[in-house]
Amino acid sequence: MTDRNPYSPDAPIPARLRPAMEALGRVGRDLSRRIARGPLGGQLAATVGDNADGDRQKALDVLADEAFARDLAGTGVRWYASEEQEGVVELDPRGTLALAIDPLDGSSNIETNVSIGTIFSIREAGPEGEASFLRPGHEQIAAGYIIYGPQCMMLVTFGDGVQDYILDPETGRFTLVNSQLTIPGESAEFAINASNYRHWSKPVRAYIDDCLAGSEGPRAKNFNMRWIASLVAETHRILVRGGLFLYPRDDRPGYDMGRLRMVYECAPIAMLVEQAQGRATDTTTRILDKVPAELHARTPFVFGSITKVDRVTAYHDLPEQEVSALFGNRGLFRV
Ligand SMILES: O=P(O)(O)OC[C@H]1O[C@](O)(COP(=O)(O)O)[C@@H](O)[C@@H]1O
Ligand SMILES: [Mg+2]
Ligand SMILES: [Mg+2]
Repeated sequence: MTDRNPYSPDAPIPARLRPAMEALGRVGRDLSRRIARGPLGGQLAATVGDNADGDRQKALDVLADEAFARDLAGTGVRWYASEEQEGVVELDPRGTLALAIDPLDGSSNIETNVSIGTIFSIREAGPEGEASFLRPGHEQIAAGYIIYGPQCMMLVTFGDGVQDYILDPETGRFTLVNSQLTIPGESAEFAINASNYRHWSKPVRAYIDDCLAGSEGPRAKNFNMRWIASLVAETHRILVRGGLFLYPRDDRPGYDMGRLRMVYECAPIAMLVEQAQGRATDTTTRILDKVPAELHARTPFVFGSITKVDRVTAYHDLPEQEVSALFGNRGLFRV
């Protein structure tokens, strides 16, 4: 149970990334046990402060960040960028990798026993810390997440498909269950926080209106809506079952670029989604081609099956008067 190597022997992990991947797996395994004990292991959901971005920090956010930073030292990682730290930390001047992490994603769900996760992204380290991360996402050499749910799993890509592991509680090892996971093309599910409807742009409202109109609307089909408020859990459902995720920009103060962060949330999820034969955009532009302006930069985020993501883009590509006309002419997008 306390193996240094937290993977099954057949895990196809590139040798150069092995030490860092083993550290991620070990910390993920420890966190999954801690999370499973809930309040028996301490007040994990207690608010302990604010992070660089003004978000509330929970005890588990901080504990996870400290554990990853500690275990990743000496594994080839030079630069460590975390949601929970304002600037980039140099772990090892001889390291050749730059690792970005959302140590605990979905922290609003900690006390509710809903799936939460860790998201990570690995790049080549440049000579400067921050500049190593202000690069397009297509330069990532690995990306993945750990989901702490009914099963603890790790999904990871090294640029050659998506590998899917389950942590076997009997052996304490992430065991490979699928080495080429792909997103199913067909699904009637979409995920968006609909409480922000009145703040969205017209194209997003038109798209969702058409889904909500169901079999009587232009899509002539009924949909189901999902919102877990845990990006890792939404991603996992979509990778396994298909569908669409949207966190668009909106008119609330501070949401002009949406909510999710490019470097350690959207770029790694976008790489996984593309490697699983899906698509990820900021509603119009491919996420992996965008260069973040700063470490904690936000971006609107849409991902899922290719046809669904393209349909969202099509609503955004319409001239303003045609989007307005959509509200009176629902037949335009009939398929
Ligand atoms: O509460 P909202 O606005 O629906 O936002 C939910 C989103 O916020 C997040 O929880 C942000 O992640 P953190 O918990 O790492 O801050 C995402 O996982 C999720 O998609
Ligand atoms: Mg997050
Ligand atoms: Mg987080």
